[in-house]
Amino acid sequence: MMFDRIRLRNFKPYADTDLRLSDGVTVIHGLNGSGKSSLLEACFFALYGSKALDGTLADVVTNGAEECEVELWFTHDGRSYHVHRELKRYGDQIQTTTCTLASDDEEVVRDGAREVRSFVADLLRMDAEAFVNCAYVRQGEVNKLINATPTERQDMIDDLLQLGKLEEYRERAGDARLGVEDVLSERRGELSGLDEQVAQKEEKDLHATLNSLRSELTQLDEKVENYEAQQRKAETSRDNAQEILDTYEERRDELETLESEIDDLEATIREDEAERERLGDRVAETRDRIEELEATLESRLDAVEVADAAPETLTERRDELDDREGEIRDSLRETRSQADALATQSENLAEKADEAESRASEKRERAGNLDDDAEEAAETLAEREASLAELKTERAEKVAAFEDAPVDVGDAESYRESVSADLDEVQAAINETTADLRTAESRVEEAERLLDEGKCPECGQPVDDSPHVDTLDEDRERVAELEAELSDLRERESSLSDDLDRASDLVSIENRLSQIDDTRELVEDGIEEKENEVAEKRDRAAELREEATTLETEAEEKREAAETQAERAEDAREDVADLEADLDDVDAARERLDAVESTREAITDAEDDVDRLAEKRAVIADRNDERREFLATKRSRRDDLREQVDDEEVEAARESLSKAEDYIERVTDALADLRDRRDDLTSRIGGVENELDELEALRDRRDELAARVDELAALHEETEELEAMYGDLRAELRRANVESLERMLNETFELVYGNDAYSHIELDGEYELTVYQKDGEPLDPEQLSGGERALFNLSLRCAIYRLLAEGIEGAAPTPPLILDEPTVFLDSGHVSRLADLVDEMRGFGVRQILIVSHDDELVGAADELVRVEKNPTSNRSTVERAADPSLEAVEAELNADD
Ligand SMILES: Nc1ncnc2c1ncn2[C@@H]1O[C@H](COP(=O)(O)OP(=O)(O)OP(=O)(O)O)[C@@H](O)[C@H]1O
Ligand SMILES: [Zn+2]
Repeated sequence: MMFDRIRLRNFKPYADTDLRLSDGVTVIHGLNGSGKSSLLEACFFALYGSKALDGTLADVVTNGAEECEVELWFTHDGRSYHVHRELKRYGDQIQTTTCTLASDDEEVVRDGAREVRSFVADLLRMDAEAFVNCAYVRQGEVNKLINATPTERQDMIDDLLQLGKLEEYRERAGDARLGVEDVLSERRGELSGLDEQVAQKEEKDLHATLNSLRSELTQLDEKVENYEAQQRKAETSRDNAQEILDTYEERRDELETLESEIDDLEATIREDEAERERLGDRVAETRDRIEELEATLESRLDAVEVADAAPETLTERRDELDDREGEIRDSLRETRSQADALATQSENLAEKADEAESRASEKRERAGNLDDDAEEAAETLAEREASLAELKTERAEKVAAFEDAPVDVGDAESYRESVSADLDEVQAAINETTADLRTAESRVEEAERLLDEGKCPECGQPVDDSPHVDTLDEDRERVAELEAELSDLRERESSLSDDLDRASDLVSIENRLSQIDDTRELVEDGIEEKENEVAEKRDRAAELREEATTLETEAEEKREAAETQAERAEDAREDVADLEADLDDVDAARERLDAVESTREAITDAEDDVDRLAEKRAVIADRNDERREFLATKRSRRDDLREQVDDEEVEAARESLSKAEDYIERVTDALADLRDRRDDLTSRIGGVENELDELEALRDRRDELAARVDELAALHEETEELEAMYGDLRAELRRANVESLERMLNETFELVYGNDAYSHIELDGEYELTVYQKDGEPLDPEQLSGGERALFNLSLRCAIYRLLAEGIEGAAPTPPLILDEPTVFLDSGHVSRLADLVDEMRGFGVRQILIVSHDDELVGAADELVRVEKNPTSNRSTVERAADPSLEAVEAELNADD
């Protein structure tokens, strides 16, 4: 078996670690507290769960983490397995949430802590305890096997080698033996009881007793026979006497019966005669009634139209009546529906007349409304005609204003514009002329002032000889010219201004005229419209009136028709009443017929009564005749019997009867006595016979039981042998184991210690360990030094491991050999021996050895090196596989030299 891979999450100091393991020697090294032991514990925990822990589940979950996961992959006997465990914290409790084991090929699947654990224990053939005793040498447990008592040691080793099974079988055989013993002693007790019972019964001489009892019985039987013969005789004579008496009694009884029967018959005959007479009376009465009924029938027949009261005649008459009724009902149905139809027609016609009338009056009303509308329109028309006349007058007036005007209607506006333009021109000329005049006047004034001062008006020089004075006159002339021109212009302005006023007036008249023309056109249109409206309304009103008249005529006609149909309906109703009366007549006829029929039936019934009564009377008469004959017979029998009775014979019989009875009584008593004695004897004989049977049965049972006891004794012997055999087998196996173990222990110890002081180790049958010194002195292993003890222990364990690996058939389950700090107590020389031991163990077929150690030499011997480190800040451990173990070893050596 071999671990292939371990993966941890939050397991003790490991946060997340995945480590592959290979075969050969793997050395795990690292500083103290880095997590080496925890790694091995994890493998152990993966296999066995909580059973692998010293503490609780809480110890394995990393402090402060909520869950923890461990996975282990391992190979055994060519098959790969994977174990998966998950733990989760719930409050202050840790629980396993997953625990599964599965093989790669999925042939094996286990779920649940117990199933996984028991599967692993079966596979490795060791439970957790056996595992630490054999494969897993835990840190500090070096002395465990040395300190154990021999018994504990024996238990451990027996358990590992499965010798416990033999002890179990031996115990089972012992239990079986004890069971057989119990049954055997019980059966033996029973057997001796039976022997005693048989002896007791044989002591009584049962056969002799039986013989004497049987001869006594024969004598008694003879006596009984004799008595019985006598008794039979007496009984015969008693029976004879009794018979005579009985016959006498019988005759007396018969006589009495006959006499009372005769009395009864006579009485019955009398009663029946009376009944016959009563019946005769009733016949006479019924005949009277028939006569009365016939008279009634006669009278009723007269009322019905039939010849006689025969049933056929009555039925015929009834059929006639039925036919008649059928006819009447047919006409009645027809006439009724006719009446209904006529009434409905009349109603419909009346309705139609009403409708026509109301439509006529509606039309008349609408004609009235139209008249009113036409009147209103005519008024509006008159108003419009008046305003048209007014407009015409005004227009004539306005046109007259143009008669003496300089322009015609339509040219007023252009005229006014030309006048206004002329006026503007004149006014401009006035302004120009006025300005020229002002200039000329001021020049005249300036020249006059300069002249007054004696200066030239032209250049301001003294004028004496100035040529410029001549222009003054010219200027004065110019002023006069301009004044005249201005006055002309003013005159022209005033005339033009008058013209402009006149033109404005003409323009306003012209505007009014065009307004009037527009209005007149509108009014003329309105007049035409109204004229049309008036005409239309009046036409429509006339039409409506005409229609109303037509409707009224129609209504009149309908009303007349309705009246006619109502009268016809009334006639039909009268016919219906007549027909109903006819039906009543038919019913009455039928009732009369019923009366005739019932009378006829009553007569028939009465006649039947008469017949029946007569018959009854005849029957009674016949019966009485029979009775009378019967009576005669009985009377003659009575007379015979009276003669037969013989009183003397009866007396003799009485005497003989009493004698016989007396004798019988006495002999019966004697016989009863004898019979009692006989019964007693018979039961005594039976008792003896029973006892003889019992004796026989007892003998049979005793023989059977003796045979069973023999069988049980043989069985007991066998179980004893079996028990002894298992004990011997175990002792033998243990002896062989102890021998092998002792040999291997010596070999191993020699290999790892090789000290001159010790000669050999002895392991005796009781698993007592003794070390012998060279001088032959024995030494308790506890007296060895610490290092020696460690070596001794390792040797013992390796020896056990070897024994296990070699001593079991089939696939040796040899789990990896796990050594945790095996070198603590060892000096360097012994460490190298340990390395040799490790080598040797591989030679014995251990595929995988895991060692935790700091020792350089062991590190050097490793096939694989795993370094465990703990990060001082995070406190989390990590693992790392060295690439090349030999190099690592050199490195380690170099570090050690520093
Ligand atoms: N539940 C836990 N959570 C976190 N850390 C833990 C837990 N249990 C133990 N540890 C830490 O793991 C370390 C113990 O590891 P381990 O015993 O495997 O070390 P080691 O390498 O075998 O040491 P040594 O060389 O001394 O034997 C300790 O430092 C301890 O603090
Ligand atoms: Zn001048």
